[in-house]
Amino acid sequence: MASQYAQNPRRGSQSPSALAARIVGDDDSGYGGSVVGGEGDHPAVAVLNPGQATDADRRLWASHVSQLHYNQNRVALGRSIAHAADTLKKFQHNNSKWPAHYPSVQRMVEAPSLARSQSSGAESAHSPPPMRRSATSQSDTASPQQPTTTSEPRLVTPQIAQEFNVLKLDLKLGALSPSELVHSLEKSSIASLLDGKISQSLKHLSALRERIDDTASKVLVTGDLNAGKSTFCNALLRKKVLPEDQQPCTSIFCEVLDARDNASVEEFHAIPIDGPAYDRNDESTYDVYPLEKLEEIVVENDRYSQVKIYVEDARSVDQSLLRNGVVDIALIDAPGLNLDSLKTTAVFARQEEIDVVVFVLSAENHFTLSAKEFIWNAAHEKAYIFIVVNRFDNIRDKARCQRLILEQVASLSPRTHQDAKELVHFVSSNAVIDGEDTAKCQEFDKLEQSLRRFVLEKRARSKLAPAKTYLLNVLEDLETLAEVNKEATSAELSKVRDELDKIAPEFEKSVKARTEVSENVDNSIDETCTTVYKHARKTITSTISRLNEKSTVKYDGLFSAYAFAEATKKAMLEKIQDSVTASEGFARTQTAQGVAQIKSMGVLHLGSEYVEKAFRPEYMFSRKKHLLSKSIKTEINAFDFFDFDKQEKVAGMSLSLTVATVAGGQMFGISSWVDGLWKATSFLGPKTTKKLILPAILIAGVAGAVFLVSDIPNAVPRKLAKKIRKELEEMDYVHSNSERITKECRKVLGFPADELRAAFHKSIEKQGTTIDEKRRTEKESEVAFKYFGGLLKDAASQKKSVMGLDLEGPAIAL
Ligand SMILES: Nc1nc2c(ncn2[C@@H]2O[C@H](COP(=O)(O)OP(=O)(O)OP(=O)(O)O)[C@@H](O)[C@H]2O)c(=O)[nH]1
Repeated sequence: MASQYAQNPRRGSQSPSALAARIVGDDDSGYGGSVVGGEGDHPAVAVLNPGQATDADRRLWASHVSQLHYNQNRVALGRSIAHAADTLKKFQHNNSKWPAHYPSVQRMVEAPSLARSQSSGAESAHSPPPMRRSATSQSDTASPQQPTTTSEPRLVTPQIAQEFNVLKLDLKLGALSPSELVHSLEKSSIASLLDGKISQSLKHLSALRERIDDTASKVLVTGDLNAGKSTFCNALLRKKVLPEDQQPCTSIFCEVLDARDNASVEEFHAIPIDGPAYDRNDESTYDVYPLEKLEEIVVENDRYSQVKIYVEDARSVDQSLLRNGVVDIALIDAPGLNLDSLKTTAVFARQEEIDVVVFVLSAENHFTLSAKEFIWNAAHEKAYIFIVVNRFDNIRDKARCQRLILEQVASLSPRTHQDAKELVHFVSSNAVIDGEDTAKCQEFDKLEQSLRRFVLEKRARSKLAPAKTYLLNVLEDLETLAEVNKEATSAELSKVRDELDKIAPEFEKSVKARTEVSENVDNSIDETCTTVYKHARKTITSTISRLNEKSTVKYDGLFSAYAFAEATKKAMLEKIQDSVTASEGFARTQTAQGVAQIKSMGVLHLGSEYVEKAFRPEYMFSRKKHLLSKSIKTEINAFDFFDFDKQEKVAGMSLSLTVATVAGGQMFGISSWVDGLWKATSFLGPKTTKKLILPAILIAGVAGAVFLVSDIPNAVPRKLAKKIRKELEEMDYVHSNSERITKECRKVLGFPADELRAAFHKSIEKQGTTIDEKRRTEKESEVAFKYFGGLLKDAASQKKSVMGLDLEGPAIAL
């Protein structure tokens, strides 16, 4: 047997846990084989035959079954923690991309602080408000009840909002209520607050993981001053290690550990106040003393905050608490509770690594005020407390004392009272080491067995329950957030799809309208310009063709003939000028109509998006490029006063006459006289003609001259009109002016047309951008909806499997 135990490097002999591993197949996996069919002559085999099993065997067997169960739960919880952490990380990542909705509804009803408690259970209604830790009990993060506030039209019910445990945002800032604050904050700010909460939760999950993987269990022994805590610890160790005194003596926390954790050397390490964290492998973190010095250091000291005492426990593994073979246990003897130490001890008791709190009270004193306060506060975290009523030997009426103390336990910790047989013990610790009083020793043995069970078999409650509770809280929060966000994304998705259904056809319509309107505008401009051109051409041409009609210029005789010609020319040019101005006026009106038409198209299709710009028709044709007086070069000369329209007929007369006629005709314009003379020559014959010719010529000359002079008022307008017309024709005056007027119209109409096109472009671009954004939101919402749907299922299934973990373990009769 000894050779088998020698296999274990740490213990130096094979431990019962290793033995259990052989029975169950795997020490730590939680997936061991059956206990049935153990190996050969192994001591464990004896356990399989209840008839032959001793009490010690049964206890050992029970411990192993309990350990197996513990390991199964531990592994399952470890997996769940890893899974939850993974889910949280993904949620955090998702939250950074798609800020999660967070319910902003305030609690509407008063929530009982422990309403949803599962493993932590409801403590006494008489208890003062419990001290709270970072959500290791299901309801301990619920914020203090607040007055009823108005609910908001959000997607969650007030009940959901109050259900947040771990991921509850601390929004109690300033005068704003949390709901107002959620509204006043940007969605991204909420998301970043949530991000912080998730990071905290991830840290806590990792601490819980470490804690459940830690095989050590710490038992804190606390109680009233002088209740016999040190004596009780010594009794558990079966040797006097800690100083005992009638006066208060323990001034610092004394942690008793197995000497094998210190290379089997019995000594103690004193950790200086404000020194670095204790590390057994780093001597700079503590001072080493022999055990004999313990009393000196512990009783009165102002240098050390804590001591670690390494002692050998000579008892066998099934008897020793420190060396129990299953789990490393450390006993911590705390200073007696008084007003000064109460808080420190309460804080110490609430530390994560404390798995069990043993409360020692003196049977003579019952529960003092400090004891009650401690149990209300610190013990609330642990739910179960192991109560040792010490110095029971000093009590005469033991039954009465038991009854009274149990009554007090019932009101202080109902759960502990429910299991009082296991958890409340009346003993006399000072009688144990001597071992003289068998009855007292048996009583203490019973206590010790219960304590072993409590620590070893029920440590699932103390070690695993906080992890289970916290996990359930996280998963429940994730479930709530997933549900809220699934609904939110679904609503967002249908909203954005509705919007797209509305916007997309509108967009198509706008694109079509833009082409149509653009064509219409072009056509309208073309039509206006054609009308304007035609009108201008017609007006100016007709004016030019009627230039010599009805001259209003007065002819004042031969001596003012030149002035008459000048005035006539001026009047003619003015007439033409007026026709041009009239054409421009017409063009102005047409343009104004065209502009109005374009604007009405803008308003019709774009509504308020189309901004009308003022059109001022009076500014059209302001540059007088068309001033005729400057461009017409026509000068008045002598020929403008005489009209020789009939000169070809004068050419048929005698050469001289012809010459004279031509010269005179050219000079004086006497064609009608020459005409008459020609006819007379043919009638009279050549002789008579010869006699008559000279006087006739003279008469004709005089008559012609008279005629020419009298014809000046008619000849001047005719000749000038002809000359001006010719020059205007050469200048292509009609066309170029009509063109100029039309161009101006086109240019002016071009402005509103361009504006309309630009407005259309802007509007379509805006619609396009909106559609792109909506499509993006649609895609993101689809992804988010799918994600939150998955998260909801995942969180629910994780929650179900964590809830299914039975930490109590199988009931094993010992
Ligand atoms: N009669 C009797 N006396 C006890 C018992 N247990 C402890 N004592 C005595 O009570 C006194 C105080 O015991 P300690 O163990 O020092 O008490 P403590 O609670 O550790 O004291 P502090 O740590 O200083 O608060 C000592 O004189 C012990 O001998 C007991 O069961 N019966």
